[in-house]
Amino acid sequence: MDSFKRIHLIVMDSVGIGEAPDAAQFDDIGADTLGHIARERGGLNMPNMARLGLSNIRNIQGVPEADQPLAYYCKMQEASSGKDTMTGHWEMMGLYIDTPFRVFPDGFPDELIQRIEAKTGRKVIGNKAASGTEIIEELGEEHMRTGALIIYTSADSVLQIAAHEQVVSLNELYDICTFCREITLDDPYMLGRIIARPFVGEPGKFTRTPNRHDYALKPFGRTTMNELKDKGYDVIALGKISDIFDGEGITKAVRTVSNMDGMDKLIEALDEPFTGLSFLNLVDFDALYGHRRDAHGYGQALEEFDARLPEVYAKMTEHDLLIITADHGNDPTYKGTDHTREYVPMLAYSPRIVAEGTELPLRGTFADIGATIADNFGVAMPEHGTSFLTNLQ
Ligand SMILES: O=P(O)(O)O[C@H]1O[C@H](CO)[C@@H](O)[C@H]1O
Ligand SMILES: [Mn+2]
Ligand SMILES: [Mn+2]
Repeated sequence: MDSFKRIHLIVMDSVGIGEAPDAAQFDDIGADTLGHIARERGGLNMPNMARLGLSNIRNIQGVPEADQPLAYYCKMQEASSGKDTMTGHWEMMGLYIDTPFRVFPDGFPDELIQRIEAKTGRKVIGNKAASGTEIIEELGEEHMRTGALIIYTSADSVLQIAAHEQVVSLNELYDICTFCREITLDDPYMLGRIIARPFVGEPGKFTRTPNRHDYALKPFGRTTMNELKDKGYDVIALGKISDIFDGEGITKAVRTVSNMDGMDKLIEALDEPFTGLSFLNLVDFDALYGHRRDAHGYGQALEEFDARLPEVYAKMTEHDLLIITADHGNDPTYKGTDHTREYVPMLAYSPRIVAEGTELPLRGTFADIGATIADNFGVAMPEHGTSFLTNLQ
């Protein structure tokens, strides 16, 4: 079989498809992002994902099983010990996180907070695990009055700094985050990400702005993206992908402001005559609906995504392969406001697949995607993962 000229990888951020076998270790028994959203909405209207074979993976209420699925489909289990975005995406590109990034669910140590206060001349308030929208409601007024920085975390390895754009300028906030990044690269902190969380508005009516910026750790080793780039292939990062890999193994980065903008940017990329990988992350599912525990909004976002797929197909030829998957779960009906340890769906579609797609064996690691991409382009295989390229025939 000729190899594909272009592979388009879409990560529906947080769209899990039921508890993983090790969900108990993450206190996530019973989590089921897609299943519970469909139940809450009395069924999901996703005709295009249905045609690919979404409900052939596992029945999702309202999504009919396809008699002749267009895609090859299966579930994938995460091998790494973590359920955050970086862990999921790095694993997809062949890297495992064996020692999880450090988390500080009870707040950061005084030593770190004091260094931030000394450097910035601002007090720190918050310093606990919280939902980002709730903590600005709680502390935004005090922040506006005193200029203190709102620092918070979550079950993820993140240090997030919320500040009103008229109290702390974006430049100052970004400088503060850069400083925090520099002092937390190694033990004892080794934080996955520092995140700038600017907001605007008045007490009771605060809203976060798209000027969020993430400062990630560099991947701990080489990924399939590095191999592609070094062999002269294009690696087009759309949305948060460039942040997640800290720019490593990327030839072009395009930022997006929403899921729909992400789909627009993918469709624009499909008009470019590139050879290699386009890699899109759709973060609204996670940030606007999963963490907000908004099952209705999440369902609507899934349906809006589904409705855009025909525009993607229209630009694909037999030389294109589309892979749709996710990086972890974030069940909006589950306790708390954090990610959930789940299987993720994997659907692989190409106009080249003339007969129907079939079920692939359950993948024991997300790295099978990176291995398949490496195999297709004939670059060095990642440390982990097994290619399923020959199954796509
Ligand atoms: O509640 P908000 O601020 O959206 O934060 C969420 O977003 C972070 C990064 O994706 C997660 O760790 C979670 O804390
Ligand atoms: Mn994610
Ligand atoms: Mn998240």
